[in-house]
Amino acid sequence: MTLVERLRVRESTSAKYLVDPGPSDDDIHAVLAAAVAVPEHGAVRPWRFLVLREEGQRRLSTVFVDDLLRDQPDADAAAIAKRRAAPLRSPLLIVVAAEIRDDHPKAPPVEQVVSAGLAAYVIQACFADMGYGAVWVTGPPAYSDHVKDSLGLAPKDAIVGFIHVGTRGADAPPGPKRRPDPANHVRVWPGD
Ligand SMILES: Cc1cc2nc3c(=O)[nH]c(=O)nc-3n(C[C@H](O)[C@H](O)[C@H](O)COP(=O)(O)O)c2cc1C
Repeated sequence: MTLVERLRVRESTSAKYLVDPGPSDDDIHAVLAAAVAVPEHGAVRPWRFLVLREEGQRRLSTVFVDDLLRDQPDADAAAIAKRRAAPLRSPLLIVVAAEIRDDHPKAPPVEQVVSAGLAAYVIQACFADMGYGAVWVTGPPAYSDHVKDSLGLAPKDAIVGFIHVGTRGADAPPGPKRRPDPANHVRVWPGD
């Protein structure tokens, strides 16, 4: 499959369909080597990748619940269970963050976040190319200073995504998805 075809048919696999086996250490290394080849401005290299498997996912689960209860002390049992389960839903979880330099003369923070977003997409697309399923999620924990601090990040840093990765389970919906017609998103400027 060419790169264009690979990207055209890439699609997310909901974390509930991601099962063992997850990617090997060699797979992860190869994918992250591609991720650090994304464009970035000013040699800031803002990307931070936190690789979590069982123990890391369990600890993040505890952090997620703490975070919910700080924000909503009256959260009900269902909300707590949902938040607790969130990081545990796949064999591998990669947190993609941008460690922001806010004093760079040429590369403002938004460009650093964009570059980290590119890295998140490369990670997802490369795992797809290896035959794995993956999905990029955020939600309130991505914007929580408590979660950032627990992961060794500062409040000014950005968690751009939690990338769940695993083998697509037998019950995962088969693709391909219908995609928008690119013509609806394009115009030649200035046109006629
Ligand atoms: C920055 C970002 C954050 C996202 N956060 C969530 C999320 O929290 N929950 C979710 O179900 N999908 C989230 N998505 C969407 C999924 O990753 C996915 O793209 C979407 O379900 C469409 O599926 P597709 O990738 O196959 O087109 C997010 C996507 C992006 C780019």
